[in-house]
Amino acid sequence: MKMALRACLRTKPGLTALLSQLSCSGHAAARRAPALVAQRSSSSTSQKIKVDFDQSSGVAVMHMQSPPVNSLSLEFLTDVCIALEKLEMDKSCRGLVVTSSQPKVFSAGLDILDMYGKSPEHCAEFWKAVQEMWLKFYGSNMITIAAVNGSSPAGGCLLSMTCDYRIMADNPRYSIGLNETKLGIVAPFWFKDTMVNTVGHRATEMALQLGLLYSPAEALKIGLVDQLVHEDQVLTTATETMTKWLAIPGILNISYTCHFFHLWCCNLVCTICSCVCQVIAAKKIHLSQDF
Ligand SMILES: CCCCCCC/C=C/C(=O)SCCNC(=O)CCNC(=O)[C@H](O)C(C)(C)COP(=O)(O)OP(=O)(O)OC[C@H]1O[C@@H](n2cnc3c(N)ncnc32)[C@H](O)[C@@H]1OP(=O)(O)O
Repeated sequence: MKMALRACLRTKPGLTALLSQLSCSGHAAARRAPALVAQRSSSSTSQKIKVDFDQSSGVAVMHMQSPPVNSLSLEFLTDVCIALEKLEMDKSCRGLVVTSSQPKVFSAGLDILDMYGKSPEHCAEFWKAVQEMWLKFYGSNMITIAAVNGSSPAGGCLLSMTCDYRIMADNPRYSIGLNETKLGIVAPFWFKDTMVNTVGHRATEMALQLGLLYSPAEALKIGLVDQLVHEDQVLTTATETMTKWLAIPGILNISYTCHFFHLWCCNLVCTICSCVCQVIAAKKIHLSQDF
């Protein structure tokens, strides 16, 4: 699916325009950008993101370092998007590993404090930044691997699902999943679609209806993560796995992209139809209540 979006962003200007309406590159560009120096190995740091780029392998590691739990605030999301934009522009960077510098937590998901009691303008900007992060990761030309070295609820799980491959620490105290329902929030349709593309319809239905958080073993069983390793080995396994992915010529990825792009279009049409049906149904209920 990620590859489908990647192809669509490359080849379909119309759709790119449509998607970019969801995005907000403007606000990201306006902020300070962590510098990536063109040398054999470089490291760049913003307040909340550290990027180590090894030019000889073409692999960058993005360390999320926003204490205490890497919650996705507007500021943090903006830093992530800027770092990603810079890596994307550097054609020598072919692979990206995302991981956490915080103990026990990959990301706690959207920053609840950034959603509560804020102005409508702030909420709009925040929400655009969430969408931009999703678009940038899902549409990335790089191979992306999530090194999930801690718990990853809600938006944290979404972030990991936008990557091509997920490796999680095999620690039963950690959990991952879209638990929005348990918080009284309906997961947006594109959260749902991302999960459907990862684990299929039935598993997603169960996960969302019940707001399930999975242990690493359960997550592996339903395909929410691809591999479990000992906590100490999450990052090294991720970089080793990256080598295998980068050995595949890019052109083959593009060919799979075409199949997945078709699926993605079908999904989008279904979603639009379902929205129209919901509006019609809501209007009917409203009218019937008038009588
Ligand atoms: C504008 C429209 C919005 C629509 C939204 C639709 C989709 C929503 C998606 C979301 O992502 S909503 C966020 C859902 N996130 C969660 O449910 C996670 C809640 N957190 C946890 O489960 C745990 O904190 C943890 C991540 C498993 C870590 O546990 P740990 O025991 O290590 O730490 P804690 O003591 O619980 O927390 C430390 C510290 O961090 C604060 N915090 C935790 N999560 C968040 C968060 N999501 N946003 C902001 N702050 C968070 C927590 O309150 C503690 O703060 P202090 O008490 O130390 O000040």
